[in-house]
Amino acid sequence: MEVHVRYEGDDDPDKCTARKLARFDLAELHRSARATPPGVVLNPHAERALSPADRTERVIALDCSWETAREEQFTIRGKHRALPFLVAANPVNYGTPFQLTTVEALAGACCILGDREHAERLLAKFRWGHTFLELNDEPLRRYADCEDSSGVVAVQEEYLAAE
Ligand SMILES: C[S@@+](CC[C@H](N)C(=O)[O-])C[C@H]1O[C@@H](n2cnc3c(N)ncnc32)[C@H](O)[C@@H]1O
Repeated sequence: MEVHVRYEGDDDPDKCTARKLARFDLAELHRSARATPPGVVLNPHAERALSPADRTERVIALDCSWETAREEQFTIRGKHRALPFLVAANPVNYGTPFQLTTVEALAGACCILGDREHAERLLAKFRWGHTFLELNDEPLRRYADCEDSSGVVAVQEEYLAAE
């Protein structure tokens, strides 16, 4: 699966997970929405949850600061999907659901879309990367076993109810 990032460049470059992925040739960065090829776009504002039914050759994230990650920023072409309940493992937002770094979002998407090895390759570049898979092991496996978005939402409800 190809990994692409629409790179806004308004976040701390030293902590930017997308830049690090690009340094290791694990993602391709694009400076404008027009230059970004279409695919499955990871968008926390999207109405539909990502599910195995969205299997794709190309997954895309928007790397920007959370302050600017408003709905209207997501102008990338493609199928927009929100990730279901998953918790962040990065030191800034550890334990926070839904608010993932770019690498966590891409890795979560790879797992749900059936490519866990790809997720492991992405996360291996981060000290806390493996913790993301440990913290979310059960939900990620359950989401990956769902047929479609409504199945994923039903599983997610269980985790939300336990919050
Ligand atoms: C807002 S940026 C923040 C990036 C951060 N500066 C970094 O270095 O990783 C995170 C991106 O990951 C994706 N993402 C994060 N959480 C998500 C979610 N719950 N659903 C869908 N996409 C998500 C989106 O593409 C989002 O724009």
